[in-house]
This record gives sequence, structure tokens and C-alpha cells, in this order.
Amino acid sequence: MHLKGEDKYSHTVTPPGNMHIMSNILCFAFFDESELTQNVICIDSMSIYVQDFQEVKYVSKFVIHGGNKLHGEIRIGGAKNAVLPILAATILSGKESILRDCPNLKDVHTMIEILRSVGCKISFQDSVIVVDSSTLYSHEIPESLVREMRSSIFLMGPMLGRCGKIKISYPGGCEIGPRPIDLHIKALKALGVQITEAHGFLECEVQKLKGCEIHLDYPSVGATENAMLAAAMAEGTTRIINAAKEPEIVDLQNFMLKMGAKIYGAGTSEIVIEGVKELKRAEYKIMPDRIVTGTMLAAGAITGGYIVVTNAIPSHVQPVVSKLKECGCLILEKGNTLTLKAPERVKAVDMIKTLPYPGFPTDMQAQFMALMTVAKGTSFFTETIFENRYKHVDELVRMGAKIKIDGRVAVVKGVPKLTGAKVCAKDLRGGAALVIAGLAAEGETTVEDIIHIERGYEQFDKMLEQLGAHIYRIQ
Ligand SMILES: CC(=O)N[C@H]1[C@@H](OP(=O)(O)OP(=O)(O)OC[C@H]2O[C@@H](n3ccc(=O)[nH]c3=O)[C@H](O)[C@@H]2O)O[C@H](CO)[C@@H](O)[C@@H]1O
Ligand SMILES: C=C(OP(=O)(O)O)C(=O)O
Repeated sequence: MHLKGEDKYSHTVTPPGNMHIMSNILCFAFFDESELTQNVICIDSMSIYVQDFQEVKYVSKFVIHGGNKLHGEIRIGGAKNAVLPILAATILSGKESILRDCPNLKDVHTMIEILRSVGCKISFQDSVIVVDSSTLYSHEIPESLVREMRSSIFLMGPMLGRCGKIKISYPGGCEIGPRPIDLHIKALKALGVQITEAHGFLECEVQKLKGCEIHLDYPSVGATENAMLAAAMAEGTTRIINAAKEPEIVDLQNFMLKMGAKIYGAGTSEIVIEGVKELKRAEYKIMPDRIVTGTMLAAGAITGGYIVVTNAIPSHVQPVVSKLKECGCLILEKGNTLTLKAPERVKAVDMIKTLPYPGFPTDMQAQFMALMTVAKGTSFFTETIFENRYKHVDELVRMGAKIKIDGRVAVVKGVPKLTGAKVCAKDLRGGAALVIAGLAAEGETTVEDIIHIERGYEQFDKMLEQLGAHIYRIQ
């Protein structure tokens, strides 16, 4: 075989033959000159093998021809940030859980792999995930999977609630900056968990979780969720004070209520959980993704389009909707539908500051910035949640955007037109922002490394295509 290029990446594959390992495997792909998909050498801790891997998607990109106004109707699916903690929560009951409207995303598959690795039986078909956690047999979470996704730390609370121990590695930092887990650890310690930290691993153990008052120094979404999950089966009452108020926290509470947990207050800054001895089988429909909703609205707005977004929860996207109205879009809310009619060119809004819910979501900062690059006037962004969430800026600048960064502030001077360019998705929302920019750019835009985008958007290209965008995907 003539080697043209070499690529190294992590991918979840089903090993050939009778091997029953289904884990995160390191793959070295050797590209043949004539064909991009040839052989892959896969290495994991237990085996090395060569696989003819015609179906593997090595390098995926989106190619966008800008200029089309988006028009039509699009349905929003279940939220990534709701389904991930809820999947972790299924461990608690030791019974069956049926989850509907689950998005088919890379992160969801990683969470499924994690649950399988500790013994759960899972099926995922037509947006329905069925988890049977009665067969749980391990408390050790494979490091390779933990490193793939920060949300793996959601396993801490449920594993401690269910079997009193967990061994898990640090999830590590990520593209958007360092993401410590000190608040998670503090909350779990308050519930009585002994935690030993060594060589990048956390070994946590508790005889019996004890209800307590947890004062979060910051309303961290993940730490609030982990504390809720750990407290569900603790002895006595737990109060989480300065809890995060994001809608995904309410969704988690609603799922826990279905399982028979005694919990109230989610959506406010104080959540109260009265521990119960046992939880039961539950069926639940995941809430619609508010960030995908906001992203589609931003995409409609940048193209001067007229779109109808269905299966949305308008109250969840108010911070984004009010900014879109400020920049001249007409938005009509009716039941679970949002209709957006955008002007030919939006006006700049002077200040966008990311804040915990109900403030403007950090997960919408990049997409809104893409919109502001072509607005009339100058807008100022302040990113207060994550330290390093401006990686899309250099890429937008390649497309002709005028943006200057000073620490946590980005100043965006709107230009009449962007021009298509070859750009690279550095993280999930930043990647989505580049696609949005491409929709309005003159000529062709290629967005590389869309693997990041696919962590959070199911068939992003198809959704936009349905609204009339010229976008296609190249493997
Ligand atoms: C899967 C999921 O739901 N992810 C969302 C969740 O992430 P995540 O739960 O990680 O976000 P947090 O609210 O915990 O993080 C917010 C800030 O608190 C800091 N922090 C957090 C925990 C901790 O122990 N110590 C600490 O310092 C973080 O570094 C960050 O600066 O909320 C974020 C903020 O809305 C969103 O951008 C993510 O999309
Ligand atoms: C940052 C995000 O997710 P995660 O916390 O899973 O990295 C996001 O959804 O924008």
C-alpha cells in the first residue's frame, strides 16, 4: 500500500471477528493514494488488529455556498446537555429507563459506551434509548472514555448513590479552557464521600451518603447535577444552595421525579432533595435543545430568512430571542413554535455578556458573534463563563470579519459581507458559528474538523439544507 497520509484519532468501532470489545480504540489510518478509506490499525489495551474500514469517516468537512435566504420549518430534537446527565442518572435506579427524543450525537454514544463499560445493557433506536442498569458490575470508568467527554463526571453522583464507590480519571481540560471539578468534589465531600486523588485519578468511596447543606461557590451546572444525583438516595435531606438554574437542571429533576426521587426547587437557586431508599423504572422524553434552537434562529437571521422552529420551548431561549429582536428580527412565539423573520441586514446590539441562566448563554456566544460580523454597527461581547471561548474569532477573521479581542472582551465591527474561506472548527459552538457565517458569505466556505460540531448537532447539514441552504458534507 502506498502511504499518502497518516491520521491518528480516537474512534469507537466494533472490532472484527469474535472479539467482543466495544471501547474507545486508538486508530492509525493509512490512506491509499487512490482511496481515502483503506486500512486502519486499531490499538486498544487488549488487542492490535488491522481492519478494512471502508465505512470510517476520516476527515469530514462541510462545504457551504453562501447567499441563500433560509426559509421553511425545522423541528428541534432532544438536548445534548439534558440527555447526558439523565443517562448517567439511569444508573441510580438499578432498573429499566426509557428515554425518548434522544439526539444521535457523538457525546451520547460516548455516554452509552461508558454505561456499557460498567455493565449496563443499552439499546438506541429511532431516538429512543433503553437502559437496563440492573446488570451494573463495575465502578471503574475507562480513562479513554472519560478523556473523550467532560460529561463523564456526571457518573460520580449516581455511582456513589448506587454502589458507594467510583474510580474515575480527571476529565481534563478542553478546547474552551480549563474546566476544573473542584466544586463537584466539594459537594460530594459534603455528602460524606472520601476522595483520594492520585496520578490523575479520583477514587471515591462512601459507606452511606448523608444529606447536608451544599453551598456552591458558583452556580455550576455540572456540580449542581452531580450533587442532585448523589443526594437522591442519601440518608436525610440535602439542600443545594446557589444551585444553577438552567432548564437542563429542571429536566434532570423531572426525570428523577419519574424515577421516584423526592426533589424540588430545580430552576431556582435552592434545590431540596429528600433521600429515598429505592428508585423505580421510568420513562421520560428529553427536553428540546435550546442551544440548537438558538443556533437555527441565528442561522435564519444571518441570511435575512423567514423560518419556523418547531418543538422549541420559547421561554428557554428568551435571552437569545430578546437579542435577536434588538437587532431587528421579528419573532413570534406560539406554543412550542418560534417564527423568525429577519431584516435584509441586522443591526448590531451593543452588549452581549454571557452569564449563567437566565443570562445570555455562553453556548450561544459564538453563533451570535457570527451574526454580528455582518451587522450594521459595532457590538461588544464579554465572555464571563469560560476563559478560552474565542477560538472561532481567528477563523471568522479569515472570512473578512473585523474582530478584536482584549482579554474577555471581543469587539465586532460589522462588515457588509463576509467572503468564503477555508476555516477550521476548533470547538463545538465555534464550529457551528463558522457554518452560520458561511451561510451569509460570498462564495464557498469549507469548515474542517466538523467532528467538534457533531458532538452537539445531529445532522446539522441536513437541517440547514431543509431550510434551503447550499451545504454538503465531504468525508
Ligand atoms: C454537558 C453540559 O451541560 N455542559 C454545559 C455545562 O457545562 P459545565 O457543567 O461544565 O459548566 P459549569 O457551569 O460547571 O461551568 C461554569 C464555570 O464554572 C467553572 N467551574 C465549574 C465546575 C467546577 O467544579 N469548578 C469550576 O471552576 C468552569 O470552569 C466554568 O468556568 O454548563 C456550561 C455553562 O452553561 C455550558 O457551557 C455547557 O454546555
Ligand atoms: C461546552 C459544551 O458542552 P460540554 O460541556 O459537553 O463540553 C456545549 O454544549 O457548548
